[in-house]
Amino acid sequence: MIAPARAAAFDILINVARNQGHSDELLRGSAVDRLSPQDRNLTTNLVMGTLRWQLLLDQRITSLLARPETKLPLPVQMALRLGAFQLIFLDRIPVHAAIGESVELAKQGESKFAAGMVNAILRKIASSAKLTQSVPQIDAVAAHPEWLVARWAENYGSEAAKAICLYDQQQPPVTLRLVDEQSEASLLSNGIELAPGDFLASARRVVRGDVTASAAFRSGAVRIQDEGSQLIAELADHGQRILDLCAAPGGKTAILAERNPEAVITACDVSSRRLNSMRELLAGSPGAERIRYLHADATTFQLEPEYDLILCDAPCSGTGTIARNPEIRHRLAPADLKRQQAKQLAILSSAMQGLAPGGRLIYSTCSLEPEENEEVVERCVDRAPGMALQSFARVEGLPATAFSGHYLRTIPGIHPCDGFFAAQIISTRTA
Ligand SMILES: C[S@@+](CC[C@H](N)C(=O)[O-])C[C@H]1O[C@@H](n2cnc3c(N)ncnc32)[C@H](O)[C@@H]1O
Repeated sequence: MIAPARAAAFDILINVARNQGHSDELLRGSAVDRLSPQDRNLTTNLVMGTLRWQLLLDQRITSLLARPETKLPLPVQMALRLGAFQLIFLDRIPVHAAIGESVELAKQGESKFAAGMVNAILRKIASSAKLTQSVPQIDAVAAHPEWLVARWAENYGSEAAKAICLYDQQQPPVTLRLVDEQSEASLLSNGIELAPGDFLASARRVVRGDVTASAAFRSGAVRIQDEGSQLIAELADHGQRILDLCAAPGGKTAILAERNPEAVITACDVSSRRLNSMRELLAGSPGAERIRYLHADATTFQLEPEYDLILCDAPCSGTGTIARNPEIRHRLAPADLKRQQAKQLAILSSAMQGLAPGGRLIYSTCSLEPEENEEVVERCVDRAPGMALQSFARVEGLPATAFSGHYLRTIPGIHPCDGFFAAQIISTRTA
């Protein structure tokens, strides 16, 4: 017998390893939704924890293999990781459950021969010390690929690189966007405890309680959205004809619609699936009737210069969101950054064509990598006459360290949110 939470976690981890989905989306899928609240929590902890500590788990497992060079079948490898994670990091899991169920999981597929080996390795791990008490910084660093840590140290300094790694290894805060004033009272009456956001008036941190089960969340009166993501949409500020060029899943579009009650907003995305779920998600939110949806590829888009505000929240490596998407570190390779850059250059160049004289464009990513951020912006602005970079006004409550030169940059662990980058480009053309 395999407990529902372990079976669900195992399936999600296998799918993530096969590149068949992202952990956060799979954890919101119907298989997990059917579980009890306790099982949902355990599934989330197992999936996120195993992905966060995968590199160290693999080191420990490999050191115990009779032939460390042998490539194990994926179900066996995953059963070992899942078992080792529970034995090393979780306090309340009985050892016999962690080992016994991992052995059963390893028997799935064509890997029946491996049960004895999984049993033996997990028993050895169980007999050695746990790591739970305090995870030393060195382990948080070692839980990331060396090449990523090295580039963060080079770009931001070694203390910042350690702070990013530590942040990535913990469950990040659940932050809400309050859509109206009643929603806070409604959450409180549902027993949900909130604290103010770190720097935005409409942001709240969840201290206790399951927001996703509340009426306010189900009706769309509150959204879960990192404070850094909310910040980018607030920095975008005001416009009349607004283009949100890479809009799905729509968190920033929703804030633009709330804050610009007169504006018409065009929300564009290359993914019709993501655009459709965005339309459903935002259906009841303020200003939804002023959002037009456009399915288009922004790399080849021919735009007329008609928008006074453009948000270009480009697809990126996502290295600022590894705390929420722990598998990014396993999927990303150094060469991906140049590939992302090529796409970002094409998208930003198209976006700039859509800017009306005197208009403003915000380019943003959730990447910490200069190739995807300032390099893209500077190359595009340099080759576009009539475009200039402009610094942001300071945001009260946000440390001055988040602003450098023309740019805004939040760094996880240094600032209390995901890592975001933003630049503001203005059109100096006259009509
Ligand atoms: C970082 S996400 C946007 C997040 C969104 N702005 C929000 O706040 O919810 C990037 C989006 O860009 C879309 N995208 C990727 N390539 C694109 C392209 N060539 N044209 C338009 N959209 C694209 C992806 O489908 C994805 O939805």
